[in-house]
Amino acid sequence: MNEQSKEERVHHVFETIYGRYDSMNSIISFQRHKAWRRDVMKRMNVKTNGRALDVCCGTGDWSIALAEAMAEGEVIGLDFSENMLKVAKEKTNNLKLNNISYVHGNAMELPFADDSFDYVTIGFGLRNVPDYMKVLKEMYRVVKPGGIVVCLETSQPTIPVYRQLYYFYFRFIMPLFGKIFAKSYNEYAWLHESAKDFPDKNILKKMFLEVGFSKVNVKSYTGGVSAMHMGIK
Ligand SMILES: C[S@@+](CC[C@H](N)C(=O)[O-])C[C@H]1O[C@@H](n2cnc3c(N)ncnc32)[C@H](O)[C@@H]1O
Repeated sequence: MNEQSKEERVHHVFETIYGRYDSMNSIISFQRHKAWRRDVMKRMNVKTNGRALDVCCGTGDWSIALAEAMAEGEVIGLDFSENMLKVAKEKTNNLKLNNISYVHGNAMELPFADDSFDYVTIGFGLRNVPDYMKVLKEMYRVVKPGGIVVCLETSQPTIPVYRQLYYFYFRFIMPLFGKIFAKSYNEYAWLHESAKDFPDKNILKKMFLEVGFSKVNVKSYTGGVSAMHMGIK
């Protein structure tokens, strides 16, 4: 798939599934995604007056967690799906959080100056972009020297039988859940396609180092179903 068709397909997927995205996330990850994010937040140990950018923010869960932890700071969530952003804005308004704003934009060309943020995060977004390195370089560009970039993403389990079960689940069961609960078989089949081709944690770590991050820290969750990479500029 070339860059343009991947981008168009991904855009169509999220413009379609936005209404059931949050509930489906809990169903397909058996609620684990909340614990993964909580652990990452603990490791980030953000300062309350920091400035953060959440790339591919989707329906805003990570942006909201950052804004709650940085009460005197500022958070910007960026996404290219208007519908996902609409859900994020509704949730933010309901929580009466006034330190978040949302930007409609592309992760491949972040509309921010160099060295602008203390923290730049991307949650389950990197595998969806056409060029992983380009987005990591953009994240590196906009984070301040000494700032932190964090990626939480699906990964490749290493234990053989568990790995086969995981692939079976992703390939056959998850799209079925998508069909039953969200009336979207093809859109949930995309999750399998994007996850199976995504680099494993060691390759992603090398990519972080190649971009220029130092002290790259990797943490696997739930037997390697997902992984966090954290690097410092
Ligand atoms: C799986 S969702 C993750 C949402 C959120 N970060 C979370 O953890 O729940 C992926 C998001 O990435 C967005 N996305 C994919 N490619 C993008 C791109 N090139 N630029 C901006 N957003 C993009 C999609 O619109 C979608 O909202």
